[in-house]
Amino acid sequence: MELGWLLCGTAVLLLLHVLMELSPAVNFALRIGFYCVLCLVSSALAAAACLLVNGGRTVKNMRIIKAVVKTFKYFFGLRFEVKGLENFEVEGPAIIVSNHQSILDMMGLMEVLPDNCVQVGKKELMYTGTVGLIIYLGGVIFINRKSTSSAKMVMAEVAKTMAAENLKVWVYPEGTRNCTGDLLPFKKGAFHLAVQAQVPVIPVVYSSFTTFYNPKTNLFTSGKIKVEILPPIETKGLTSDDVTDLTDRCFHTMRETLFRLSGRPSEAKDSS
Ligand SMILES: CCCCCC/C=C\CCCCCCCCCC(=O)SCCNC(=O)CCNC(=O)[C@H](O)C(C)(C)COP(=O)(O)OP(=O)(O)OC[C@H]1O[C@@H](n2cnc3c(N)ncnc32)[C@H](O)[C@@H]1OP(=O)(O)O
Ligand SMILES: CCCCCCCC/C=C\CCCCCCCC(=O)OC[C@@H](O)COP(=O)(O)O
Repeated sequence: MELGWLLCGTAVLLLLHVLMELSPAVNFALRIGFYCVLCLVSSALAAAACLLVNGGRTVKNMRIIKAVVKTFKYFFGLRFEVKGLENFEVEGPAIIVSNHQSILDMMGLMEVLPDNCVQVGKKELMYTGTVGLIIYLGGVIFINRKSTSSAKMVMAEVAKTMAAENLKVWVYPEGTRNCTGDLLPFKKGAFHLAVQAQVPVIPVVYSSFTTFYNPKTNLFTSGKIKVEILPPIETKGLTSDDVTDLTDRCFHTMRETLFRLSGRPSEAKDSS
């Protein structure tokens, strides 16, 4: 009986292995599927820990989430090479902006996340089962991207509470995932927020995933991700008139860094 189960299990594993070798599509789907299951299961366990330790929705839960998510890279053979962590050591609150390539970014985010830092996320994430629950418990700020006025109102409220709660806020200024190896034009919400709260902007850049991850070609292998935390950009004394300029400066610095980290230095020059 037991031998039967063992043989069955081995046969299933062998079949999966053969399918993965034969078909990149199956390989890709299985790896992404595994990532999603890992997120859902770990979120359920982490949510229980968060509720027991901290009792409800608080940024303190980010420490628990970070500890769990930092182990995920070993399942996928991903390595992070991080530079500039000292740039997070600013006094008081700050806005952190970074490029957003994939749902896999949560691993890179947690690899470097400073204390007392929450992210801005689309409200649809609340409805992703246990993942939605853990994101809620971590204190993520939800915005409705379909309504500019309500998103702006939420951001204005955040500008007020950041100082009181000594919060850092992590925003993906591209506003959506983009895995092309380049940046999308930046939305201005993060920069309005920084100017309204008069806090520095700290850019964080992750090298392009395209050498090991590409959903269009079903590529998902192991790989190395370079991360660079750039020096803070001060906003003291800036007004809403300076937001476009601040956004542009940040965009160009991050684009140059992205190309350098991804081994495409020459293309930084044709940035417009
Ligand atoms: C334990 C295991 C767990 C495992 C899994 C979980 C792992 C980790 C869990 C924790 C981590 C969770 C992290 C979740 C991350 C989620 C990431 C996302 O969801 S990204 C998508 C959402 N984020 C964003 O969209 C942010 C960037 N967007 C913006 O900043 C936008 O500007 C906006 C959303 C505020 C508004 O967008 P939109 O409606 O498109 O309007 P715009 O064109 O950008 O702006 C119109 C004009 O308004 C001006 N503006 C914008 N903001 C403001 C403001 N705050 N104040 C004043 N004015 C503002 C803007 O300048 C435009 O005017 P213009 O004249 O054209 O300049
Ligand atoms: C009961 C409902 C069950 C739903 C199951 C959903 C399964 C989801 C499980 C795991 C996914 C892990 C995702 C981790 C969080 C990822 C955050 C993220 O990267 O969001 C994307 C968002 O920034 C931009 O969205 P778009 O690119 O504009 O789109």
